[in-house]
Amino acid sequence: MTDPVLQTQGLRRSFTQGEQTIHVLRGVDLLVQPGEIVALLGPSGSGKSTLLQAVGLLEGGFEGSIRISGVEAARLDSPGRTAMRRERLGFIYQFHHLLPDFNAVENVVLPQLIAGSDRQNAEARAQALLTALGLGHRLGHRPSQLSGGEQQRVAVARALATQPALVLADEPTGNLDEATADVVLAEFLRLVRHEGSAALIATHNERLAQRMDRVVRLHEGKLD
Ligand SMILES: Nc1ncnc2c1ncn2[C@@H]1O[C@H](COP(=O)(O)OP(=O)(O)OP(=O)(O)O)[C@@H](O)[C@H]1O
Repeated sequence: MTDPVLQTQGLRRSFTQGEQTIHVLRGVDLLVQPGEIVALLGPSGSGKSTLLQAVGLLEGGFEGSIRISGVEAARLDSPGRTAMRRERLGFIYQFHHLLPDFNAVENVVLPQLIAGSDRQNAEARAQALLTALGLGHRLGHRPSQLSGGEQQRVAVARALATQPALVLADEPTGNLDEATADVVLAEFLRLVRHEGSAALIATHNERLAQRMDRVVRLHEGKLD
């Protein structure tokens, strides 16, 4: 049987500031199967970003188990976590975090080079992904020369460039107007399905969440 791409068990995270301790995650159990697209819903401050940071192996300070493709994250040292992020995970944020001095293709090529692809293959894949997202006529544009929706499409292509098992997206269309958000999300979902990746997508938006395979809700530090 194939391992789930993501399994958390009893995941906990607290933040202490002065006298006050906030228990943000209070035992989160989450299972994401290969190819599954899961919406992570919850009100502002419920801990969606904290959960994504945990499973993205971006921060320490967590208790509980995080398994990515069957590998327990706590058993990995720092280079092991970096390799896991590079080889198995893709990231999309609310603000694209593209490299400003690189054009669209170069932004999508870079993670592939870091993962060991040769430049020619990386460029071909970058162009194919960007073209599939409707950006075939903007390949040489830098982020400042692209609209918000176009920048976010580049971020989608970059996240999928290394064929990750799991894409983690934090409000990926949160800074776009409603019509653009709908189009970019539809293209994102279509491409994720086509590539066969799984995705965990944090959003406030119930309507967008209903377009994913499954919805999980963070409530008082746990998933309902
Ligand atoms: N580094 C930190 N130090 C202290 N408190 C933190 C830290 N990071 C997050 N928190 C607190 O944890 C709670 C959850 O934050 P988080 O950003 O995960 O929520 P969210 O559901 O993603 O919210 P939003 O939808 O508004 O982005 C908040 O109350 C926040 O203040």
